[in-house]
Amino acid sequence: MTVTGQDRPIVELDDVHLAFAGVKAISGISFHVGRRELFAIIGPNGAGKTSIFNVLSGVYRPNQGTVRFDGTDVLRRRPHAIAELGVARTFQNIELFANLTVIDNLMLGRHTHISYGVPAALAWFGRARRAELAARAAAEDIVDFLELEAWRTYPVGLLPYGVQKRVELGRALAMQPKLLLLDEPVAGMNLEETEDMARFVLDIRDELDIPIIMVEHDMGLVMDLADRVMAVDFGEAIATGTPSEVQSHPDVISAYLGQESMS
Ligand SMILES: Nc1ncnc2c1ncn2[C@@H]1O[C@H](COP(=O)(O)OP(=O)(O)OP(=O)(O)O)[C@@H](O)[C@H]1O
Repeated sequence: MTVTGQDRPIVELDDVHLAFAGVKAISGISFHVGRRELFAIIGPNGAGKTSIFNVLSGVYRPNQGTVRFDGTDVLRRRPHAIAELGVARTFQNIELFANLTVIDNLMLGRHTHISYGVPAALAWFGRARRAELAARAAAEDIVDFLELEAWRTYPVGLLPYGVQKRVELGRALAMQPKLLLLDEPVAGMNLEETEDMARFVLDIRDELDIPIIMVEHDMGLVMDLADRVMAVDFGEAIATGTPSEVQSHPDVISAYLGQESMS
């Protein structure tokens, strides 16, 4: 059977291996993510979760294996090329321009879609201006979607932590991605901020139709949001399935013994 178009997973990793000077970060991981899926990756500290994200976004090049995004082999592509294909990412630590406003940070996220350089902008002012206006309109749509109206003209560095995380999410959305990678989206958040973020993550999947891969330590959030979960330990996938299947898997329980609670 030939798998094409909408049937094909958005992401396919097959037998990926990655080592750093003898330290095996990823040892033969394979998984796929569907086009309407919210897929979570869990595991103890140092299990290899961020390394998987770094492989998907082209920051690390695996020693072995295949990585396909939207049907395209992306193994040899550089991070900016993978971003241009439609993979957007948020980070464990906020990576925004603290002195710029919410709107300006969102417009920078849109940068991959503005197709003019400085000389072109000077030569074709009208065209550049139209691109700029379109970017601003897209940024305002994201402000509405993520309920950032109250903060839109504030420098991001002055905003509460949970709002900054939301702006970072908005900047990833500004790329109009085909896939969103969320690295610990609620780390360090209080309960209210976590609940807000959970709602936005679900809305992105359901209303914007963007599939999501999320690395997250908060098991409550993973249980509530994820369609499927892959648990990793020492660079290997030890269980993949529904959140309840994975949470009750004996290998997952023993991997977490001595680590944080699974409940
Ligand atoms: N750039 C690197 N150089 C050397 N070793 C690395 C590098 N990146 C990751 N590793 C190692 O690979 C292993 C997996 O690390 P990784 O950061 O992927 O784990 P993680 O599951 O994301 O951990 P955490 O939950 O603490 O963020 C660890 O042993 C780590 O020390």
